Amino acid sequence: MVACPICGRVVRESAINQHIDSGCKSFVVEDESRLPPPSGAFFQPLAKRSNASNGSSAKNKTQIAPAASQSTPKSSSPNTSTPKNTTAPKPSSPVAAPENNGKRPPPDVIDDPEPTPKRKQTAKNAILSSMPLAERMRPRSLSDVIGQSLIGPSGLLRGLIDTKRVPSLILWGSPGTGKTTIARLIASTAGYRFVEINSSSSNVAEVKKLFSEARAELGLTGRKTLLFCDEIHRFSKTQQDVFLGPVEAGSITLVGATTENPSFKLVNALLSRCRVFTLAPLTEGDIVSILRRALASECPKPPPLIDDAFLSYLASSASGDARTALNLLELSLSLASQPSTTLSSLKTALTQTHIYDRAGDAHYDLISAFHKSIRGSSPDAALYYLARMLAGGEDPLFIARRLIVVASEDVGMADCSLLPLCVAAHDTVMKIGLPEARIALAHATVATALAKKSTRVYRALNAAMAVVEGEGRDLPVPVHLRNAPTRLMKELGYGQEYKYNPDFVDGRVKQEYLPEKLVGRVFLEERDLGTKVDP
Ligand SMILES: Nc1ncnc2c1ncn2[C@@H]1O[C@H](COP(=O)(O)OP(=O)(O)OP(=O)(O)O)[C@@H](O)[C@H]1O
Repeated sequence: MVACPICGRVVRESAINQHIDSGCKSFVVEDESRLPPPSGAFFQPLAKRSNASNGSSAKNKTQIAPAASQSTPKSSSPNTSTPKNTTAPKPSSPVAAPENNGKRPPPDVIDDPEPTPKRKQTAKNAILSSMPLAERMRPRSLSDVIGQSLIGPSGLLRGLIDTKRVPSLILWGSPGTGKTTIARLIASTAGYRFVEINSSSSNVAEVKKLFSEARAELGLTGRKTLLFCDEIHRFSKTQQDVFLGPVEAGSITLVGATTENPSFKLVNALLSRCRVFTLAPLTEGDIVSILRRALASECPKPPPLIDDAFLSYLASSASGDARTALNLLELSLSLASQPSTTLSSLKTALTQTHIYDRAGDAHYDLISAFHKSIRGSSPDAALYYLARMLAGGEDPLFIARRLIVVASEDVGMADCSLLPLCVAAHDTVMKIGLPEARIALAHATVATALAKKSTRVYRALNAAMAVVEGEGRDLPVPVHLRNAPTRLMKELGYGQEYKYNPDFVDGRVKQEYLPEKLVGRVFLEERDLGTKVDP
């Protein structure tokens, strides 16, 4: 099924051309929910991109959005209620479709004689109500964007948009601060064709196809294409290189969005061709304004629990991410409408469902803070981050694996019993699972945090690895240490001079073990020397 790019109604893909030829009168499908679910494909065929402009697609699709009002939903985060299925308006008098030889049409192929404005509006409303609140509230104009001065009346980027001289650029900012929204608004305000891709696939051939479509569009209609690359930092270096030519030639205007520092994640050649704009983190005040606006538009008479104090609570739980805040508000509205809901049960429910993005930065930030707290011997901080991860639905095995790493990397020789303890915690998670296994995780966390630390082993290994990657690569193993499984090898002297330690008093005997070129080299420091950095 696809949505017609002209009337917005749902049509079988095989019948879309006939539907358009019939002036949008035929082959309309009854049930909007039969549209294909959003896919993670890097690029969608042109026909599917048309769907996107009718609001039936999701974040990962390539899409053409001629105007902000027709923009498409981003995928909702896990804590969002799933979009409801909607039903397209039923035609008043179904008649047989011509291609059906006059027989009664199958239930999904219905001739719709009149796509009246009222019916179009109903279909549009149905599509809108199926979107997550965050999508419905996506700003329709630059002035609706909150907290981003660079597109404010005297903002640097605003001037470029108003004069339609938008350079290729990178928008750097935290999740849910408005990068995608701004990219779409740039396109609609400056009159660009909007095409969105993301980095979940590496299909360079398809990117190149988009470039030639953009060139053709520019040649035929004079309209520029704004190519929006979400999460551009996830593109490989080779993929990033593909953009250089078209950006330089001006055949596309690239707008890349990234949550990571572009200096580290983008190739210099691309950086030197794009301007980097940093989005401000949204303050709690900004988020409260966004929530207030959403509440006024969605629910002018909210349940009493959803008051100003509650909006501030949501804003403080959203970590500067407007999408998360709106998702939480949407969930709260539906929970608060049940008479049995109290403020405390509402907050508990939100905590349980407020799952952070396990593939995203929160996942890595929290585990990193957890590891560093243990390394810094702060059991309280380590327990706090452990609790955050558990409450957020983190995979407990992921936490257990990190504890095993900590036991060797940071505690090391200072307490060799902690490696088996952490392995046991991992085992416990495997055998018992949550919630009980969380205690084993806490046990290992506190034990590693309180333990003495030694990075002797870790440093020694790093030193050895450094040698192996340089001068020590492929050095011949001393002949006396070589294995001699065959007669020929024995004849060659392999292993002959080897002194078997148990044959000597206390196993002590003078013998070289390192390859000749490395004789005397020390990797394992005498003791833990600490770093040379001043605290
Ligand atoms: N500055 C803002 N002003 C108003 N609403 C905003 C703002 N930023 C985000 N939103 C709301 O949050 C939703 C998600 O925003 P958007 O997709 O633009 O964020 P993003 O920065 O691209 O996020 P991500 O990095 O996760 O892709 C929007 O649909 C909108 O409802």
